[in-house]
Amino acid sequence: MPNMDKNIGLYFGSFNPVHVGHLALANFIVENTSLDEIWFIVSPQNPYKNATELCNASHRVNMLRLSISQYTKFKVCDIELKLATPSYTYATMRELRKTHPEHRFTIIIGSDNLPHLRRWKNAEEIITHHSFIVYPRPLHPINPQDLSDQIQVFKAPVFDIDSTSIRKGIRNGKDYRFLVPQEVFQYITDNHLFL
Ligand SMILES: Nc1ncnc2c1ncn2[C@@H]1O[C@H](COP(=O)(O)OP(=O)(O)OP(=O)(O)O)[C@@H](O)[C@H]1O
Ligand SMILES: O=C(O)c1ccc[n+]([C@@H]2O[C@H](COP(=O)([O-])O)[C@@H](O)[C@H]2O)c1
Repeated sequence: MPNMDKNIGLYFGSFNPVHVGHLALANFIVENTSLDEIWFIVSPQNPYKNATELCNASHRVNMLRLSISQYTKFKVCDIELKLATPSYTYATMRELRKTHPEHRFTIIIGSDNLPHLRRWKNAEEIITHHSFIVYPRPLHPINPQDLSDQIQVFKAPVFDIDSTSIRKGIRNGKDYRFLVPQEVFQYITDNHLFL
């Protein structure tokens, strides 16, 4: 059967590890917009993040797969694991347009990323081909001058959780079980991650 064309939202991140903030936000967006699916794209190495605390990308993909297995509107995409690092979004989008010409891709970013968007490598190329959905992040008000027809705000709830605090909690022996899906908590424990 040929692939159906769909509206796909792309949610990029390190997901080191994925947490309920990422999942609840994406759930709200896919249920309340015209997107058919959201694909979580694991960046093995964000161009601007320190690599030292990153667990192996295959662990991060596994944790995402465990988190979303019951929900057909979410998919995990490991395309950046096969591309050059650091992971520049323009390169990923070129590859996705080539491998999935049938789909329309919209990029989902937090308001923390919005002021930097035009400094992403080859930003104009990305903005020419794709729309953006911007959702609010705490302490990052949206400047209307950063918006356009292609870059629109979607008012989603704010979940003030981040992977850095979860990793720190693990190192300090805290029990953080409700900040990640149960399967992820088990996976982190079984694989002794982030200690
Ligand atoms: N609680 C949250 N709600 C919504 N978006 C989030 C949340 N936490 C992170 N994000 C966004 O999700 C994307 C992927 O996040 P990433 O895995 O890099 O998350 P992080 O939790 O901020 O990680 P870290 O603390 O390791 O920097 C980023 O664009 C980030 O801004
Ligand atoms: O391509 C770029 O130049 C670029 C620069 C910074 C961030 N990004 C993308 O934005 C995603 C979220 O960034 P961050 O820093 O909030 O984790 C990251 O995973 C990359 O896919 C992309």
